[in-house]
Amino acid sequence: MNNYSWEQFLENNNLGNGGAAQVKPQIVPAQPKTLQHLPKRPPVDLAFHNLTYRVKEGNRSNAKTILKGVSGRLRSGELTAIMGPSGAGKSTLLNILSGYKTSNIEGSVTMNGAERNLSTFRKLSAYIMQDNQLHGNLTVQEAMTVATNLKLSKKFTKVEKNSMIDDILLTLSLSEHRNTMTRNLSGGQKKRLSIALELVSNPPIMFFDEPTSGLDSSTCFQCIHLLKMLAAGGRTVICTIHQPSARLFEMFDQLYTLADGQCVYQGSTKQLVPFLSTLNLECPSYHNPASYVIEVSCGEHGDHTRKLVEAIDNGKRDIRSSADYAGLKARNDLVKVQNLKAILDKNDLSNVSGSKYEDNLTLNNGLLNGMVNDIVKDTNGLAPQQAMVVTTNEKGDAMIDVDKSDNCATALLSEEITSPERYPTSQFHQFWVVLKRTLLFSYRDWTLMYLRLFAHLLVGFLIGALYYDIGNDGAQVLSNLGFLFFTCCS
Ligand SMILES: Nc1ncnc2c1ncn2[C@@H]1O[C@H](COP(=O)(O)OP(=O)(O)OP(=O)(O)O)[C@@H](O)[C@H]1O
Repeated sequence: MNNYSWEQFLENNNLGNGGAAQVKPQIVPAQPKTLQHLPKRPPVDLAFHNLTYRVKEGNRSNAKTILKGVSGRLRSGELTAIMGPSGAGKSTLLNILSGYKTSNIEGSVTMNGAERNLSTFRKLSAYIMQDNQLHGNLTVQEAMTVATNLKLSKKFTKVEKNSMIDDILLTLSLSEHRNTMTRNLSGGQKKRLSIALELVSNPPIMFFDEPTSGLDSSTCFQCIHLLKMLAAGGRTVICTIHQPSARLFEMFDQLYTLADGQCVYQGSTKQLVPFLSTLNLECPSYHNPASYVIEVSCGEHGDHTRKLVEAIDNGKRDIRSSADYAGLKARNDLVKVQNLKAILDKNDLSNVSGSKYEDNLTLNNGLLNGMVNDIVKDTNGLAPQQAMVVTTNEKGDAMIDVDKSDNCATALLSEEITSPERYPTSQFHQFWVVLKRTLLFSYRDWTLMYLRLFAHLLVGFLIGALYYDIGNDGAQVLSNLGFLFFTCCS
């Protein structure tokens, strides 16, 4: 080993007195977490019009209406929360929108302005359930490999698939847990892995049924932050949620609130409080707006459901900015002044009470009609700024282009999405992937392995003992048959 003095070291590395000026510290910026390697997908706007869902209860003639003619619009690039009291119909709406429920439904669901094709829609969407459906005996890396092998077509090479896995795990902060068994992950990590498994096919529409249930407040925040990030990437992210904290609530872009199967608010989360205020529903300044709107929907502040449903036209209206309810506010102010004047003039008091709500509403609606976004009209065709043409490049990836012409509602989707094939891989390939996975489960689950081995040996021994030494006796044909039968069965 060389005798190497400290002075020599400084000199060699230009760190001595003379070299100090030459030292250039290099600051390497942290790489932003991105999902660059995923297959390209077109953004999808979803709209539903006059959705009614009925179920038959007990007696066949008795039908229960769960959703009562609701409309709404879910845009790409936005994180939308579906909220409402328990039993309001949130899960039902989510199941219908995600294509899980398809019968007993009236009304329509459109995708980028065109009638929804369920088979195409299923390829473009992902539904992440409340309870994480993970295989506990696989590591994170193995679960992701199985997902890429099942969900991606054969045109993706192994290297490309691995890049995708690395990309997703890095983005979802799961890289350091890639060798951990999924059963050992924490609640938040399991939720992130469920999302990671779905992200493999990069679905532009993602549904989440109560993604924050069972998570502590900090993990809830991380989870919603992740959903927000996915939405910021151009995806349409929709989730049902039970009374989020004020901090979580303001992370959502859009809110869709249901009460008794009807829409009581649709619009920006920021506009909720001022909108309610125009209807004389004042959210106390110290109160969480999310809790307040649930309380109002539950009827804790009086019965305002009808007023809200009519003001928002059961979801046909969308409160995006203060301009969308300016007319309502002006009208309410005017009515307040009129009421005050009527009292001062000591006019007939019945007029005052009569004009309180029902009369106002007709006038308000008249003003609102001209001022708020009419989503039903909008979704009949694509608005020019939202119109997209999706073409495929030579690799078959979808390329998105913005078309300013009016007539482009029939956007082209990538070959993979529009192909009549239900799955991107062949049935034989799927069988092979699932078989390998099952063998890995059996290998890892020793209790099951030992039990099976023991059971096979025991049954073999019993059958062997029962039919011992009968093979050469011609009079024992039936016993031979019985032996063959039991051997085949076991
Ligand atoms: N198949 C069905 N038969 C009878 N009633 C049903 C059926 N499906 C849903 N419901 C009823 O419809 C209503 C809405 O159910 P849904 O699960 O959509 O409510 P939710 O808003 O998601 O409630 P929670 O927040 O408690 O999960 C409930 O009253 C439920 O009992």
